[in-house]
Amino acid sequence: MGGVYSSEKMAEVFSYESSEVDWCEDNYKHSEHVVEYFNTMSSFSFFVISPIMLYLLHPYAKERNLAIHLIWTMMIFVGLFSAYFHMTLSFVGQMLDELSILWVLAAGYAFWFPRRHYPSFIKDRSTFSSLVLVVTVISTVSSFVKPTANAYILNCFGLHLAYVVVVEMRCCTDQKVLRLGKLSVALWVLAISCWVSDRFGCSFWQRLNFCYLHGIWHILIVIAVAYASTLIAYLDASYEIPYSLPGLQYWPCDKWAVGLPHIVLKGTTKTQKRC
Ligand SMILES: CCCCCCCC/C=C\CCCCCCCC(=O)N[C@@H](CO)[C@H](O)/C=C/CCCCCCCCCCCCC
Ligand SMILES: [Ca+2]
Ligand SMILES: [Zn+2]
Repeated sequence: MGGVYSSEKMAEVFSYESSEVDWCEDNYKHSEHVVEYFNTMSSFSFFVISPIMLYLLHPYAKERNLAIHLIWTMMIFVGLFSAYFHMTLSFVGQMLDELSILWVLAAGYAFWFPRRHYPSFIKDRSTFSSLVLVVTVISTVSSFVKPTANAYILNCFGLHLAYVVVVEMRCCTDQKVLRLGKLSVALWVLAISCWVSDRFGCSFWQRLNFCYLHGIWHILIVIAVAYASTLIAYLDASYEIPYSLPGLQYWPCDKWAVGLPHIVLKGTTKTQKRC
């Protein structure tokens, strides 16, 4: 009896619309198998941006630590779980979406969080990374206590990252770096406005017959992460591997007004550091 009950419960968490969260986009408008069509499709932007960022970050990762590739590899999974969530609006989809974001953030903090912002009792990156791991495991378990709160807590990390970028930019004089900092924050502000507006202003957007703000958030946030993560990686390279003489460029063409930022290493390998 108990076995039947628990397997029914198990199946329930996978079922369509078992999540308590429902975004503004009309359900089943374009397909009977996809609950939120535009939100699902826009999640595919992660599949476009992530491989390009893996390619663009490769020279820096090769010099610094190949494990850095974990971040954009995990972003592919964030896109996959986000598409699954919006396709089904299932509880499992929601948890996979949110927990994958939590673990990418954890990897980002572990690899890149600037040493000078560490709490005073932490002396090195490996202690900091262990602390991040412990906090992430505890947060993963506690995320099941009140799942509707998870997204707000994750957005607090976005706010913290924006704060770190602003603090770092205060004493920066390089115009290219400053521009990247401003663009990262502007894109994040635009993205978060779409997320909040979709969450709390749905009746207004329904009257305008424009319920696509959450999908637009997907596209803007992946670009914001590409910009902000390159900036943070650039600052990391400047402090941790200064002999590589890091610089910033845009792909596909540095002269274009739009493009994806990446790091170029004008110096050469680690061996030169020893000379
Ligand atoms: C020193 C640390 C460096 C960290 C580098 C950045 C690592 C990338 C971190 C997060 C990836 C965010 C991916 C967003 C996925 C969106 C999926 C989604 O829409 N999920 C929603 C449900 O469908 C869910 O409600 C969203 C929850 C909120 C997620 C908040 C994520 C914080 C993003 C931080 C971005 C930083 C921007 C830079 C600021 C200048
Ligand atoms: Ca909906
Ligand atoms: Zn989403």
